[in-house]
Amino acid sequence: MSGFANILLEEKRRVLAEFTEVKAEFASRGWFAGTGGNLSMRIGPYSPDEFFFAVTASGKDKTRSTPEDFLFVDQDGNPCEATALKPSAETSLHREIYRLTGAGAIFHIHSVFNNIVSEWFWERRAVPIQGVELIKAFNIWDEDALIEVPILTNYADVPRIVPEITERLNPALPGLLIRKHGICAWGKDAFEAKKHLEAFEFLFEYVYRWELLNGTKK
Ligand SMILES: CSCCC(=O)C(=O)COP(=O)(O)O
Ligand SMILES: [Zn+2]
Repeated sequence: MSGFANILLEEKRRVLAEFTEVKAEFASRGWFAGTGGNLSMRIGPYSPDEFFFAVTASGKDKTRSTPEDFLFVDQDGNPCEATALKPSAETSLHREIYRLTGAGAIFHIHSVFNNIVSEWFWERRAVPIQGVELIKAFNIWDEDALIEVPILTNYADVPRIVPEITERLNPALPGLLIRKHGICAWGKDAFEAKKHLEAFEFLFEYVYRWELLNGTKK
């Protein structure tokens, strides 16, 4: 029997219910413009070689709730059950982040603020943010802490982004930006991944407004 078949139906239902709730909440914030964005939640035991996760189906209107919003895939991105649904075109990004971090949930969204700051700081390949209280949401408590959110190349061929994740992911910072595309934020479970995503989006808006006020570039 495959590892996926061993996971209780009850657990699969629980994950899908939580997933549905998070997706609706993000939709209400306008985080899925034009079908952009994708979400995933891991289920069952984890090892870097074998794990399973629920992921949003590709190309769907994510502001709607239907019985065909998610499917379960394995560590290689292959569906665990017979389905006509296609996993997100960006599943390879989720797979690599799970492999490197063992996270419990990964949320990818496009926003105007995350797109603008990723371009504004592209030459530096990172968005610097210093001394803002909400950095504590990442469990970073240093006085006047400086974080650098990595910015990756937005290759049209999505799997080409994966080696940049491998190279640039900072285990102490649960997020990565893709240039003029969006952010992937993660956490040990959906609650933490949502907290991290909200904190990043707050900080990107702060940086955007601060840069605008100052008219400077670091
Ligand atoms: C319509 S935006 C281009 C694709 C994208 O960046 C995205 O986040 C959504 O892709 P998916 O295959 O997950 O629907
Ligand atoms: Zn995207």
